[in-house]
Order: sequence, then C-alpha cells, then structure tokens
Amino acid sequence: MIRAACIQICASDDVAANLRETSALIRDAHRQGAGFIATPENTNLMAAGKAAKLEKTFSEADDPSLPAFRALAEELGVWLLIGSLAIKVSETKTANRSFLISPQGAIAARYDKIHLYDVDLANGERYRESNTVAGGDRAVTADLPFGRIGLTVCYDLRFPHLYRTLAHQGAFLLTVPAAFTETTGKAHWHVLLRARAIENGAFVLAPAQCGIHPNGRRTYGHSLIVSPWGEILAEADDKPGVILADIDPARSAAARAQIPSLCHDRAFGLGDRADLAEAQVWAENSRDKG
Ligand SMILES: O=C(O)CNC(=O)[C@H](CS)NC(=O)CCC(=O)C(=O)O
Repeated sequence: MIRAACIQICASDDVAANLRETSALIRDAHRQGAGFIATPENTNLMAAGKAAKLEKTFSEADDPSLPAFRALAEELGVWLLIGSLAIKVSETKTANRSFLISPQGAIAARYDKIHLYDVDLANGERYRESNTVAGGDRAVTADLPFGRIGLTVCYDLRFPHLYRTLAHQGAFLLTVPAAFTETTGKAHWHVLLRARAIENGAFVLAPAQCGIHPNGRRTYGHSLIVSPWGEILAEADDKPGVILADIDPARSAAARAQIPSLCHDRAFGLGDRADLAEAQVWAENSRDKG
C-alpha cells in the first residue's frame, strides 16, 4: 500500500516560480502522507513560442530544476515523478522527459514522450509540438518497492497499444502527466483515462496542468487518479492543488483476475507471463466453483 498524490499546477514561462510553486505543493502532499508524488507534463516551463522555449531550457546536466527536485525527494524521503521537464537535446530541440526520482534523490528512470501533439482543432487551435520537441522511441517501466509502473506523457494517452505494452511488461500503475487542452480535455480526458485503466487492469495517475498559460493557451486541469476497475478515486478541479488516493497493488491483481483480458489478448500470445497466467487460472477455478 502506498498513498499517491497528483500535483496540479498552472506553469508559466518563469522556471524559478514553477519550481517554487510545484515544490510547495509537493511538500503539501507529503504532509498528507503521500509516498509517491507525481507532477504534470512541462512542470518546469510552459513557454510562449520556440525561441522563448529554447532560451529557457538546458541540457539535463545543466537544468536547474532537476537537482532541486532530487534534493526535495531525498529531504522528504518520497518517490517523485516529475511528469516532464523540457530538456534541451540539440540546438533546436528539447526532449519532453519524465524523471522518476527515488527517496535517495537518484534518477531511477527517464522517459521521453513518444507521441508528439501536431494537431489542428476545428476551433482554430493549432499545435506543432514536433517543431520544438524530439520524440522518444521506447516504452519505459520502473520498479518501485510497491510494484512496477509504466511511464507515459499526455498525448501518448491516445495510443492504447503503448499502455498495453507497459501492462504486458508488468506495470500495474500507469502515469499520464499531462497538459491537456481545455477543448479536448472537456471532450475526452475522463473517458480516455478510465479506458486505459479498465482495459489494462491498472491504476492510472494523471497529474495535469490547469488554467491560462503565457501563450494564452488554456489547459483543462481535472487531475485524476483512477482504480484498475475504472473508478475515479480522486479528482482535482480547475485550480492548482493536490489530490491523493491510497494505492493497493492487490486491486490491480483482483481486476485482472476477474477479467483476464490481458491473458486473452491474442495479439500478445497467451500465458507468456507467469502472474497473468496465474490470474487466469484463478479466474477459471472461481468460474468452475461458481
Ligand atoms: O507545448 C508545450 O509547451 C508543452 N507541451 C504540451 O503541452 C503538449 C504538447 S503541445 N500537450 C499535449 O500533448 C496535449 C494533448 C491533448 O490535449 C490531447 O491529446 O487532446
């Protein structure tokens, strides 16, 4: 059992202010008993335009937010998922990179957002994330004392096979730090997050950006923690804050035992993982008895 928290923020183009405000909410979550705390996509920077973004981002070695978050994780003795930092990886591009930080302050995992948000909405909103971001090319899981988690970011949410892959790799909890637009969040956010939880029998932890950012962009907020059965365990409103829920990995095992859709997944073959096969045997035995 671990208490998990999602931090909701309204990041600006002021890196120091974003660090200050996020750190205060992380301390707040820790005071409320959280041992695993996750922050949104682009925790360090929501910039207005490419030039502004490149001017305010650094290589991983020189980024000022990362050592501060590592020190904070160590000070509080918590697992910290920094949903993403914009990290400069070339003269013209950044990575949209998640960092998992251990209670010792070590970087336990990194994940670069794979799917980039190049989208034109009917209302004229236009996004070209690939103008400033170099996409990642591999799925990432990480082992925590309470189980294996799978890392994703924002628009990845619309690619269910990534979540399937992470579940088949043993993840019982999926992280989806986001800066979902207000427009698409209203229409799709809850449904997509609950679907990823239900279809994979996994907890979903989705810390979100909210409010109005420097470029006039509006994000949806409504950070969400979803159970492996698809229940909303905690939900934020549209303001900065903290939400919490207790995570019991047994709930994932129980959901997968009742509905062994991961085992029945012909695309991935049957029973190639011992614990999934076990869940299926458990389910078949219970059916026989019933
Ligand atoms: O641009 C930045 O500075 C930070 N990056 C983001 O906010 C990213 C890319 S624009 N946002 C999303 O992926 C929203 C996805 C979304 O809203 C959907 O899938 O509908």
